[in-house]
Amino acid sequence: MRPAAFLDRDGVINLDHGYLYRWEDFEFVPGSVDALRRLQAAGYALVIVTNQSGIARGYYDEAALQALHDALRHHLASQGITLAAIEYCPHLPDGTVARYAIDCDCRKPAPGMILRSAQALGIDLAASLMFGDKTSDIEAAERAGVGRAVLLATDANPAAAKGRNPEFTSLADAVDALLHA
Ligand SMILES: O=P(O)(O)OC[C@@H](O)[C@H]1O[C@@H](OP(=O)(O)O)[C@@H](O)[C@@H](O)[C@@H]1O
Ligand SMILES: [Mg+2]
Ligand SMILES: [Zn+2]
Repeated sequence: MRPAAFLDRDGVINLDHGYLYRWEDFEFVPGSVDALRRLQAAGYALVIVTNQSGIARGYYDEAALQALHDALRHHLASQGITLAAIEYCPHLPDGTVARYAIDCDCRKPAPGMILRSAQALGIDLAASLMFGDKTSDIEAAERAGVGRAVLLATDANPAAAKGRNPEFTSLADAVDALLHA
């Protein structure tokens, strides 16, 4: 069993422009690539877990999302960084695309994406980390039994804290603190 760093995508790895689905619009949060590299070097499997309700809302389809994630994998691989998995939830209970308009077990704060990737990859959840910019990210991690969940207060989501105290303003700062603790 190995530990994972579970990573929310929008607002943590890339700037959250709102239902982003095109690689040309993808902007890394400053310092996020190096933070991924440091997590990998510390022995964490890198697992992205991302809500993608834009699919249930009809803004883009799964093929477009897969293409974006292929480009992301390729870019990170060129930097020596391997993503162990990218899990996404396309669902939204009141979505307009019928086959995705369901109450699923994977839309954060549900823990489904974390649990299924942990099962597939043999992850030690108690030794794992989660980094998210919304309280729903943190709740999903807690419900899955992730050992340490870190809320980031990003410019895009200052309200995301919603009663929780964000600990850091970026993945880079959080990784600095956790890996050097
Ligand atoms: O942060 P992750 O989970 O990687 O992805 C979030 C995105 O899917 C979108 O999630 C939406 O929330 P709703 O899904 O509409 O509640 C909004 O917050 C958008 O701004 C955001 O781009
Ligand atoms: Mg997010
Ligand atoms: Zn889902």
